Amino acid sequence: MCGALAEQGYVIIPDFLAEAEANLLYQYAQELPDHHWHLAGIGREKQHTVNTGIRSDQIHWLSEEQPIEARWLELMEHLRTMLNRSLFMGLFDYECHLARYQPGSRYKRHLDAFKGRSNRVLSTVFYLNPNWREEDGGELIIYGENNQVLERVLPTQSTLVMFLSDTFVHEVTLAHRLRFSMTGWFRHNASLGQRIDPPA
Ligand SMILES: O=C(O)CCC(=O)C(=O)O
Ligand SMILES: [Fe+2]
Repeated sequence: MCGALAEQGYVIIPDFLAEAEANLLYQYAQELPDHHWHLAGIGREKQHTVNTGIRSDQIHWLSEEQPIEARWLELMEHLRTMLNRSLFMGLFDYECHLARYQPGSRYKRHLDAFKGRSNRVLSTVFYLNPNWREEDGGELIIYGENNQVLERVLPTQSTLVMFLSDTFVHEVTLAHRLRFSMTGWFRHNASLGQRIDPPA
């Protein structure tokens, strides 16, 4: 995993969690009541706007207070120290949200961080739906430097994708089936001028 990250800047790990663990998260996401979800926006603070033409998923930020959410955050904390030890990435903390794509939702091409304007370093995406098929859409496409398609990832349960946040343009194609993912970012401890960067 570390080798691929160091060499390519991204890695795709199938079966990151045991089935029972992944199912627990899937069930949790499915049963989370509507009032816990809100329309995702783009940009932060004053730049924060909801633009459903670009992204039409709904999100729920994870917190330490909820045991199932806390478990995931704890696991990512282990991953953070492991990455720091192996790759000297200097990752300081982690923020993560659940994302729910209703049929007909997508997230157009974007970067998760712009060089020098965000402290997001490494993006993580973990998928929850079992038995995802190609005809269900909702693929993650990762683009290379020359806009070539590097990877098309089916959002199949327990697949974890990690990529450098300011390097890889990516998109989520139109989902035809209710699609759940957990998207997070390992961050550097940098407050950028007046702009601090807490979870939205
Ligand atoms: O759900 C995915 O596959 C990726 C989501 C994404 O790119 C994001 O939330 O920034
Ligand atoms: Fe993204």
